[in-house]
Amino acid sequence: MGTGWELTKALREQIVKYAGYQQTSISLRQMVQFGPTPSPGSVFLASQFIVEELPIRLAIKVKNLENAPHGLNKMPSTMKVRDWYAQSFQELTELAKPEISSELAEMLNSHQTDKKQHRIDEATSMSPILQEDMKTVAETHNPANSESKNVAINNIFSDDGIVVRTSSAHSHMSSPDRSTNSKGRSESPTFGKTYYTSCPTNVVWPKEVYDYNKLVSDALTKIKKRHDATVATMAQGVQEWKNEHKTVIVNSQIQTFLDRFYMSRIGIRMLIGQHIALNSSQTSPTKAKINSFLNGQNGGGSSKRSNYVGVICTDCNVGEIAEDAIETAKYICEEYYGLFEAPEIQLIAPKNDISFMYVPGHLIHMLFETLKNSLRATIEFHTPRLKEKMCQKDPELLLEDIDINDLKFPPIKVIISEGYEDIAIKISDEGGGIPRSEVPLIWTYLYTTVSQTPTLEPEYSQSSFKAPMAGFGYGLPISRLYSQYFGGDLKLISMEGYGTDVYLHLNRLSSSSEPLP
Ligand SMILES: Nc1ncnc2c1ncn2[C@@H]1O[C@H](COP(=O)(O)OP(=O)(O)OP(=O)(O)O)[C@@H](O)[C@H]1O
Repeated sequence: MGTGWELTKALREQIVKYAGYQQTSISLRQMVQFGPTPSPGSVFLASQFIVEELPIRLAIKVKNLENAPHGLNKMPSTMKVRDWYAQSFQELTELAKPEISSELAEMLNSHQTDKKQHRIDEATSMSPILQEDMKTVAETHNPANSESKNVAINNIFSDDGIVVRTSSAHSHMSSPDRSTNSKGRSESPTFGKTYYTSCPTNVVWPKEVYDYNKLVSDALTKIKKRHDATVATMAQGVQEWKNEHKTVIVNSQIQTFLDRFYMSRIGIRMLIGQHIALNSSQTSPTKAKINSFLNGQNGGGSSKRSNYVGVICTDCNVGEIAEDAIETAKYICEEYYGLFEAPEIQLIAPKNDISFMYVPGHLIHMLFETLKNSLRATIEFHTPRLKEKMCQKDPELLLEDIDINDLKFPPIKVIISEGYEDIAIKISDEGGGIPRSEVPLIWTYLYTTVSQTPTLEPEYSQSSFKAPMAGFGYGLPISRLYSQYFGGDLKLISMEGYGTDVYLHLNRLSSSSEPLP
């Protein structure tokens, strides 16, 4: 790696040990309980949780990369990515533990006992939709209901029916054997621990709380940056494998491996991103003093509420996000094809704004990727046809003299619908569709109809993996994983010779836990 860092035997042994622990999945709803200005006490407890949970996930990734199928594990880029994970594992496990004074222990304990009332207060201050969602989740996931076993409520409700506990569904809710799960993993350091604990914001927490929160946040920021280039570098690894095996299509085992790899990466990034964002929005000592003053003055008056909790928007406006994605995709398209104006994209949505709890970054990514595909298909399918038509009308006209800006492309439609369970978005184009035999291939990594895959810079390190227009064949498979991460899905239906419809389903109940491999 050129940094002198080495995966030592001792570190490897520790990684093997952690890779044997169960992971703990966390739902969107749990992540959002911190509120827009989280209590440093809550962040402190979550920091401890993260410092124990992340090494398990990182260790599993190292192990999985070491066992990547069909020699993918031997590719230089795969090994590079594995080393990044091992290094991050090391940094987190070596992070200084907080020394908790008796004063802090007492503070945290006292809030643990107040927990129930706090949660009731929080639940009652939620929007009606959120309360309704919570009720539905409670009903759907009543442990008395055997159907609930595999559904995502693990960690959502305690036996008092209020949001509390963080522990693995697959383990203690549904399995009589608490020590190992179906994957043969044993109880983790986070087993049965709480990711979210309600602590007050209107008190001044001891300095050690802020110090530890900063320590963890700084460590996570460094780790997040290290892994910015993971998707691209892993893609490079697959490319190396394809070159070595002289094949253009990845086989199903590699495909499954990559799906799991990227899905767990989304989970890790989500936890890290959320925690860093929570840290930066936690109440500062000054804010806490002001709040406590205001609360004393006006009997607990409300502070300014934002609709963000970390990276999650509790009130994510689908129409606005779609507009942003449309604008960005059109801009990229105009640059790429030298167009004054990209083909029209019509947004068809109900009059009233549709808002729900989601991660705007994920939504914009999925829409941007699918819109880019539709724009490309529309232009490439219609350009020769439209030019020919013009030449037929005017025999004097030469094909090569026709400017692309003189062509009138059929519009792309983005239709948003709102149901009780789902918010669905259909992206419809008339870009000629995809032959039926090729449809399964579009979900495979590095499948693209772009003749020249863009080359990656050796030190490529962008926070998101976005090709200028197309060419890596990652757009659809990764977008589908993003949709599935919170219980949604992405489907594509093609009419060869006419066009393609992409259906993006987003689960609005937000109750599903992360799908952990
Ligand atoms: N709306 C569409 N119409 C026609 N073909 C499509 C459409 N969407 C996707 N495809 C086909 O599926 C292939 C894979 O799409 P995907 O988004 O995964 O990768 P890409 O666009 O080639 O590259 P990138 O990863 O850079 O986005 C495309 O190359 C294209 O051939």
